Amino acid sequence: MPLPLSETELDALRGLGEQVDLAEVADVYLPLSRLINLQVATRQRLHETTTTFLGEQSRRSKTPFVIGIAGSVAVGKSTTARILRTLLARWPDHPRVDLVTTDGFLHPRAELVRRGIMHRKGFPESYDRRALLRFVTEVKSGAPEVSAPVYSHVAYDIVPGEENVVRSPDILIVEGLNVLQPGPSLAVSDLFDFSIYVDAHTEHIEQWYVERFLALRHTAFADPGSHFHHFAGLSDEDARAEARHLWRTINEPNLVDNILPTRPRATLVLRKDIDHSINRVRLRKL
Ligand SMILES: Nc1ncnc2c1ncn2[C@@H]1O[C@H](COP(=O)(O)OP(=O)(O)O)[C@@H](O)[C@H]1O
Ligand SMILES: CC(C)(COP(=O)(O)O)[C@@H](O)C(=O)NCCC(=O)O
Repeated sequence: MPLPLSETELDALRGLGEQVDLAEVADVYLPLSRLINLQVATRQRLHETTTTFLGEQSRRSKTPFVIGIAGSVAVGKSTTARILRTLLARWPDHPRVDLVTTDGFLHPRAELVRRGIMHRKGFPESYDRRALLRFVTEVKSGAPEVSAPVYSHVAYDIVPGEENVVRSPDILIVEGLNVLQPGPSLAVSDLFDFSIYVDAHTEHIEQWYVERFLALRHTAFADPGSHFHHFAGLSDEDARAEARHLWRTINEPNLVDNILPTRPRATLVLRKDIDHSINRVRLRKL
């Protein structure tokens, strides 16, 4: 299969600290996008079978195929999501692919403060899970226009008035830490047609988190409006200590207690080595 992605395009999709190259895109992401592309067509036929069985008028609106992408903070979910989105949209049938990240469904900062859970950002209870479920349900039921709120890492809060509008895509990618969590009743994971868990050793992810934190001092934290601006001037040693503290008190417990237990639920697990390269792909066939 020819690779429909150039080096320059890949550069624009690669997140801070990620190392994915065109060889990995060709080896892993391109075949994965083909498998999903085939499953989208099959799933559509399955829906049509049910519509016919029920004697309903064949609706012109399609049912979007929903993909969930889960994994720890700093594991590289957003890079995976962006590459997949681009590749899926380039198959000859040109499906329209939309991407939403679940940080838009975090409770606004004031609400997290009110509930006393500012130190639990990214934990299941820090999200408005009903709003997320409602959003994906509406997209999946063919609504012409559904909007999601938008989160800003710089403001460390939901951006008032900003929205991510999804207009009846063929494929919707939902990316976020906890998207594979089951719920007491219906959960967003029940609406996934395919799901991916981006995996790596916890110690390696900690190292990536710390390195990214050091790098962010010169990019995002340098912005005077950034919630983390006070970290911009830290020495390497102090920044490392701060990042380790954030990792050990927030992101590692969330990974161990909430995110890792959802890994067996994924259709596909991409496991990364210490250099971020994907060293194993496990696909659930059942
Ligand atoms: N404090 C921050 N300021 C600005 N950007 C950030 C900050 N933390 C994370 N990011 C960016 O947000 C995106 C999502 O990060 P994260 O939730 O850790 O998931 P992942 O690394 O798995 O994609 C990444 O592109 C990352 O570089
Ligand atoms: C915004 C996040 C909760 C991730 O959100 P997601 O889109 O994965 O739901 C996370 O990147 C985050 O900011 N965690 C807080 C702790 C920290 O700053 O490391």
